[in-house]
Amino acid sequence: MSESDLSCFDFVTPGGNRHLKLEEGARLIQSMGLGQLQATQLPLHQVMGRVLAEDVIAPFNVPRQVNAAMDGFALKGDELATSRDWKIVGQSFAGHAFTQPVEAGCAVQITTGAPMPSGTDTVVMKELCRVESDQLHIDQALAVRPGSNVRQAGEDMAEGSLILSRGQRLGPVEVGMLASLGFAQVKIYVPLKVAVFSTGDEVRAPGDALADSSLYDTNRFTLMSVLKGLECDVSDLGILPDDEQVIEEALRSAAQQHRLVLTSGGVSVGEADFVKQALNRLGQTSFWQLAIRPGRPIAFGDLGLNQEGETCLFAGLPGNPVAVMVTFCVLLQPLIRKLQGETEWVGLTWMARSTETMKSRTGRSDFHRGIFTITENGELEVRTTGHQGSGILTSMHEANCLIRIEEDRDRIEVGDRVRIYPFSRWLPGYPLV
Ligand SMILES: Nc1nc2c(c(=O)[nH]1)N[C@H]1C(S)=C(S)[C@@H](COP(=O)(O)OP(=O)(O)OC[C@H]3O[C@@H](n4cnc5c(N)ncnc54)[C@H](O)[C@@H]3O)O[C@H]1N2
Ligand code: MOO
Repeated sequence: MSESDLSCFDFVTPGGNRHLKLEEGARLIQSMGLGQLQATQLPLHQVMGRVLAEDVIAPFNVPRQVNAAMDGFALKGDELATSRDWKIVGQSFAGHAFTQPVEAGCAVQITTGAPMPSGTDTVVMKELCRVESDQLHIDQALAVRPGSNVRQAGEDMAEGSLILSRGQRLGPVEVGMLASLGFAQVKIYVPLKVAVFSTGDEVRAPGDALADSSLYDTNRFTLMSVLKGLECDVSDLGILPDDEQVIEEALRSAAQQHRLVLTSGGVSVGEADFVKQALNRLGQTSFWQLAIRPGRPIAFGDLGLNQEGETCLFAGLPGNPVAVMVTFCVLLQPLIRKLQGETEWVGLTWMARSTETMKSRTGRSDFHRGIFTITENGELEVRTTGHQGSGILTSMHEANCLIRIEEDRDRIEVGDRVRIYPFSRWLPGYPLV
């Protein structure tokens, strides 16, 4: 994309700086080459949250046999129209099938999940049955629909059908499906190697002493947590001082071993903001500065090839903790999922009615931290968490969504509809459903 393509830069600061639109930045990030993904076989108990590297075809029907959906008596449904009494000829329990054919006028006691004996097609619930020695009596026989309370073979997963596709992230349900099909192991993409640094002379590791005007490192911990939630192989590379040489050397070395390097801080226009200079020298800058808030100064590019011959991508996130979370959610999460081989993921968004006025600036996408609720009429409403400073991390804690104010709006009125990004799916640290 050329700098002269002005349509991509519809936000210009008073100083004349042009900023790339959010969607353009997101498109550039998502266009980064995928390369060859490595895969490995893993036992089932290790695949939760990981991305499947093969299609899964059902090797047999689940359930394997026609079986009872209720505890009761198996009989031939046609007979319910004319009879009230049956002779009990045996039992079919889960794990202990009744193997002989059932003659006319006969019934078999059956438990949920047990195979239907041949000659039967209906289960009458135990609650409707009266038993005297080997005689079954059903008063309300006409009320029982022939064929009811029976589960068909393959009604869940049919033999030969595609059950899960390559590129699918496995949640608890998918792991259970694989287990039902008897797979003790499956092919999974190897974890994405991601390095995380914090930068800044003022930043201290939790546990260390604080000096005057220093603060504890938040960003390395939020980033490592969301990356682990996405099942990345995370390297904690600590805190870098505001030293051009040190930053450049650390990035050069991290680029060798990783597919993605993330830093926070040092990407704005301050005297000690060296990260983007290092990026320019080591590789290429794709963009720096997006028309979003928070997260405006974000440097994205690559640091050249790693040891495996893959391009090591780089994102220099702003220092403010909320800007880190918002840029991660909106821009990096889709990239990371793609680099992990995930193909189907789309972030969930809803429209909600705002219950308060919100201010923004035309040409810029603002992300406020929001709390959505559902009214008695089932309508989605949203309000902000209050003060929206990008250093106020508790606003993320209080929120259950991000509220996006689109580029063409400078104000949201009470009653206006806004797009919200609910957190449960959006933030990878939350359950992956
Ligand atoms: N003249 C301008 N000043 C600023 C601009 C601008 O465009 N022109 N942009 C502002 C915006 S927006 C942001 S965001 C910040 C981002 O700046 P940097 O990425 O260079 O970040 P720092 O200056 O290093 O830090 C900003 C802020 O965040 C704190 N911080 C940094 N790292 C951590 C950490 N690991 N854990 C917790 N907190 C951290 C740092 O102490 C600062 O308070 O720049 C604005 N300024
Ligand atoms: O855009 Mo900054 O990223 O306000 O915090």
